[in-house]
Amino acid sequence: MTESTPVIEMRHIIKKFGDFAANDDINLQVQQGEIHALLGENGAGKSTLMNILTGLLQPTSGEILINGEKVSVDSPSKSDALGIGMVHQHFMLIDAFTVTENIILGSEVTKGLSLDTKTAAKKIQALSDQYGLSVDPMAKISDISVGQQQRVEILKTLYRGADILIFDEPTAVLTPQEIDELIVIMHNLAQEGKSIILITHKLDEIRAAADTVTVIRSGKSIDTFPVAGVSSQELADLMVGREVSFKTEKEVAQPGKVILSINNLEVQDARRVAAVKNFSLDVRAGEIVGLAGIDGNGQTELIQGITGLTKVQAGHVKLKGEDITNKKPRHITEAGVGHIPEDRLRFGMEVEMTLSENLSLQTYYKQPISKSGVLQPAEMDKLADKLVQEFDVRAASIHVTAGSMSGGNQQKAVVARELNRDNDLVIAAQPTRGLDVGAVEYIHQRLIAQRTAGKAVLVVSFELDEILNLSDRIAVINDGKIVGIVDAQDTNKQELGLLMTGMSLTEARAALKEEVGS
Ligand SMILES: Nc1ncnc2c1ncn2[C@@H]1O[C@H](COP(=O)(O)OP(=O)(O)OP(=O)(O)O)[C@@H](O)[C@H]1O
Repeated sequence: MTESTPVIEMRHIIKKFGDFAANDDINLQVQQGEIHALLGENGAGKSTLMNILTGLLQPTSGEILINGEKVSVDSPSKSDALGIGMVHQHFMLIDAFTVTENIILGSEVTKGLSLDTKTAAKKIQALSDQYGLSVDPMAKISDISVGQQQRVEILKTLYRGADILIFDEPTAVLTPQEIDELIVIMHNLAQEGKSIILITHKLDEIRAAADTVTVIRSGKSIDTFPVAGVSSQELADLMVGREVSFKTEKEVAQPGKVILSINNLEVQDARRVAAVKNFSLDVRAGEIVGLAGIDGNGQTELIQGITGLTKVQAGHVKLKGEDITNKKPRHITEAGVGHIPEDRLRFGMEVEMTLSENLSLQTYYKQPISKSGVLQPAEMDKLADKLVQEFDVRAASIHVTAGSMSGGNQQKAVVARELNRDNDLVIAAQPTRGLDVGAVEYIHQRLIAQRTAGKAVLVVSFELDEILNLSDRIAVINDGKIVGIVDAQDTNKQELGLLMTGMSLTEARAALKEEVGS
């Protein structure tokens, strides 16, 4: 192997599903110690390519070389053995176990008949020191922050000897402070000789973290170039193939009467522990209220409580004055609530059903989709054709199963269905999760159009750029309670990041003043 032999080389990768080529002659070269970003629109073929590298899918044709040697990655365990590790977007950790127990799960060291957690903990401590991944090996997962849980995921791959790490949308659930820390960790890993493939739609993060970027469009690798000196705007335009705007223009809000009124709400989580505590918030017609918070601070339970998916223990939810507390989800939908759920696969769609069927999920029992109780497939397809066109949902046809669509296009389909109904209130939870910048721009425009049309909009998001771009007012949730409500134009990412950790507004403003002063 010469110095310039890539650690990974994927040559002429083609992956077909039926007649459709999800990867259509992709070439990718990653050097040792490099952070290499993969950039591409929703459905461009990034996940397919990584599924091939991690042995989950077999290519129709093409070659993979690791350190110059041709290999066949015919299973995930083979990929593991070749030193390829995946840091998943959704953590796969067991809450009740310690950091060490989670890391050694599946690759246990035994001493006699018992697990040798002491030796493992030592090794984990050494890895954590070497790469700057500070986390207590003996802490329980349920007691550590989201950012620390991600470090455990990284340590898991290092413990198994990975030299090539794939990060799939790693910053989706992190605070701005944690994102900065993760970028430092990635640089440490690269400096110590690890190679990183970074999949993200966040262009600023590519610029902060990556050395090189490969752009994929419609299954083809169209360019690879160094990141230095390239602007986010250039990256966006190149990826989408047109000019993209990051900031959605909106008129000054003219809030009307209260549409959603939440009073002293209490909702428990699945373990019957109060997750939403004494929570009160109003959302008016013609305004967008953003709810910012770190994942797991009661947002999920709050939305489930409002939309009738979970029973509320105390307090009230009113829609235009009607008490809808603990009413059935169908009743709440009919009363005028649109819901873009955070977990599209659990609450947003039926993966076995077709795209067309999914687009009628909330209206299939009504005219014109049903006539005298009989489903009208032609009407269903007519609606699907309209929405697919309008929201640029990309799939081979409206009759493919939703499960076979790319994550971003599934999301666009759910958003299309929910915004197409005539609602008074739209609850949008992580509405642009996994979407490319072009699609984000479009969804933001559509949410703002809802506001212009006089609807109330509640946006729940981990993305502070999104919250700041969309909202008129921002409420911050921590440990199930509101820690502050601020006007969007009077705040910024850093301040929101501090509030999200539980600081009061006064404390956060004092801390930021001190930072500027020092
Ligand atoms: N099992 C499958 N059967 C049929 N089509 C598939 C299958 N898996 C993926 N595809 C199609 O391949 C294309 C590429 O999907 P892929 O998930 O690789 O895109 P992506 O770039 O990762 O997108 P995103 O940014 O939305 O996650 C999509 O059009 C998708 O519908």
